[in-house]
Amino acid sequence: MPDVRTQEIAVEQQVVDRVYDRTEAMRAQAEQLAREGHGRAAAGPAGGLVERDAMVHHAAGKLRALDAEAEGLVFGRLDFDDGETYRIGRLGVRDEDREPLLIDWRAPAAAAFYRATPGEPLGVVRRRVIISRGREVVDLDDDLLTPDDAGNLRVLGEGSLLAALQRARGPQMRDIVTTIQREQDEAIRAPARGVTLISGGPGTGKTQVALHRAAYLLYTDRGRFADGRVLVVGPSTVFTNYISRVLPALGEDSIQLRALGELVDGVSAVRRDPAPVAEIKGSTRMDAVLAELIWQAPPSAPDQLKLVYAGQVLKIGHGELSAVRERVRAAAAATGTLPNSARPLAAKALLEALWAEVDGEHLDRDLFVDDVGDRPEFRSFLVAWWPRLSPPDVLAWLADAARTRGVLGDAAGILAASYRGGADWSIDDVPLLDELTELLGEPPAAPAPRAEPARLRELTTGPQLVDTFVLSLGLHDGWSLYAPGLPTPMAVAGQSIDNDAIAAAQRWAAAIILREGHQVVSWIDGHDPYGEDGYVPVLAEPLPVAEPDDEPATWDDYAHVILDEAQDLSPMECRMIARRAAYASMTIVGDLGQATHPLAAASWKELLARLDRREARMLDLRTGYRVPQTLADYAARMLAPGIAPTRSYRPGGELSVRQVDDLAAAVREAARDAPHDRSVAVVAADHLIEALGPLADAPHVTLVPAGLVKGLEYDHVIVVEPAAIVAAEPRGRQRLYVVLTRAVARLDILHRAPLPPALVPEPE
Ligand SMILES: Nc1ncnc2c1ncn2[C@@H]1O[C@H](COP(=O)(O)OP(=O)(O)OP(=O)(O)O)[C@@H](O)[C@H]1O
Repeated sequence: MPDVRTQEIAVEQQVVDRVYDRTEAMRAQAEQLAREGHGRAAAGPAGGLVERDAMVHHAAGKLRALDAEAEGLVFGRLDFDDGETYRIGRLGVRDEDREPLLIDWRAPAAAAFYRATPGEPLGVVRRRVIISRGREVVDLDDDLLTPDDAGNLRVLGEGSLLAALQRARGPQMRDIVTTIQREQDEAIRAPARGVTLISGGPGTGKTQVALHRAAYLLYTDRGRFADGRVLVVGPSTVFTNYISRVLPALGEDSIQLRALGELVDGVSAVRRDPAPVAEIKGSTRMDAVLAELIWQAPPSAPDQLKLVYAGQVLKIGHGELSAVRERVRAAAAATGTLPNSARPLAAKALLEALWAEVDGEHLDRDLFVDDVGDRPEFRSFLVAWWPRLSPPDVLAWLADAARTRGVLGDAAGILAASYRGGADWSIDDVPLLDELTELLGEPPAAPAPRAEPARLRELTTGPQLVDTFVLSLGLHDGWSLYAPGLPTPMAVAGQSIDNDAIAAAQRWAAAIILREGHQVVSWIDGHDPYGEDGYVPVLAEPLPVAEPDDEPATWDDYAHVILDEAQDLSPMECRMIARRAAYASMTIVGDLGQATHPLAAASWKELLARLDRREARMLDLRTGYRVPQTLADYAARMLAPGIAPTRSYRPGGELSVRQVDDLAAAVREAARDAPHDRSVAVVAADHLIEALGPLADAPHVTLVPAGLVKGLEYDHVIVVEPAAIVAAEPRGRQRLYVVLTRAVARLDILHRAPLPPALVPEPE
């Protein structure tokens, strides 16, 4: 006789099998439709699938392709006091009768999975985490939400949370969709609009929350956020690679994930400048420097103009050319013209200067201007003297200390020394390149060919009925199939709807449908998939819309921008981001205790002001899930005064502190002895890394410069010479705090020089 657990596993296995069978069937159907040449547009019920289902099963296919050991599609179950039961999964799936089989974790109905507690059960009597390996259910973890248990339940799904936290860490972050905790869920599901600022100490799940929030926002308003209109910004490519698996595992691949060094198209910067240079480049005084540079003569500009007119040699030398350049600048300032659009002004000023050289009252000025202005030698001089500048051209001039001395003073030399030539840009250069794009402006574009009227084609194949888009009168379910979470005007007006409201709703719907590439030509009476009365749009033939992949969102299209490790953004980086977020809502995630940039904001208020935002919804995550308490306490000794340490969910952690004579030999030995089935990192000040590596005997161990370890984690961290990490930069103390908070289980400290006083072990 199987025990209760085995029986329950068998029950869940049946459901899981059904969900997989159904997704397979739907996927096959979607592929069949695609083979037959139906695009997304044709996937109405007449074609066998509603559009959302086609998309869902496309995502499901990807999810499973991701890797076989991914936790299954189905991971949770909620039993309610009225006998209702839901299964929760990574996607929503309906059965053949369109009854929900699996509820997407992001749907409102699934929120109770992450929120219900014995004190506030929200009608839930049992929450079950279903633990699977691929398709196979291997275990269950139940929380009974009865008042008797109120004192016992510290966290949600304790068994599965502990299992998740104790699992060996790999080279990439894994999602936490099965074990999101209540305070994290509140941050994930906070409203999209405005600014949401999520703070919390190391390991409180800020990055996880940011990524799950991105997936949540897409679910709630796909029309607004799909096709790359959510941007997630991380500090480095090492970091974005580390977290890059999470969103695909949640079924989302249309979110743009970029490192700070990759925000300007065509640039991919990976190195940081040393603190004194970063401090100069990050400050807003660079504005004035760049605004000055763009009007200076390019190094390649000829310094003499000579031509013959009416038998006279006309010559403008270096000094006069400089004066002409100043006049062009003044004329441009008066008309708000940017340098790359100012060549006509330059031509005019040069011709005036040349005319002043002409000797002879009998000559006509207008004829002179027409004649000389059209001459090839004048045109080629003009192009060389007033070239179209690109941001890298101008930034390369920063290396010339002489040019910048006037505006930068002594800092010019420091800056000049930081440029290595070529296009080896640092992450700190990227906001400068971005600023220059704006300051230089684009030359006036050739007039665009006239667009076809609204790009709407004539009906050539006759109108088609696509009842995926029903505006339903009674329920709004018909509509919500397409735009879940959006309150429709119809739903708001309810049964009392009048003709004006219907017209307004139809206009609204038509606008959204147009974004999907269809023109609504009329509305007819019909039914939604539940048989409720509704209005059904009659659509024109699909518009020739570009596929999203062909046309990624440009930066002013972002609807939501998520900033991770935001505490480190310099004023210039904030300006670069604010430019991209001008029309976007934002999620800002960070920890002031980990601020290492020399120009990091002293408070969230200051950061918001830098981003040109005033108000934010503030949320704080208080429990740490990475660093066990012993290690967290040790690291907290480096915390700046006034910042509260994080309470760790897990006790314990192994700590060893050892002084050695031969640091390199001790590191090699420690690395060789580190377990092979765990992730292990040796972290040292950036300038010591070369002397330590490569760790030939320990290929399983990663050598990470302290400057790049932010946001990452390893089971076992070996920290080398903490005093050198502190001494390496002005905010070295904070850097060491970041380094000390990377370990999930074990922290070894190896040092030769004395430890920073706060880290000296207390006598037993
Ligand atoms: N609810 C949870 N369930 C399981 N694991 C979790 C949960 N919350 C956080 N974690 C784990 O804790 C670790 C730290 O999470 P994360 O990197 O998101 O924290 P963070 O606040 O961004 O840290 P830091 O500020 O140090 O970069 C990760 O391994 C993450 O998967």
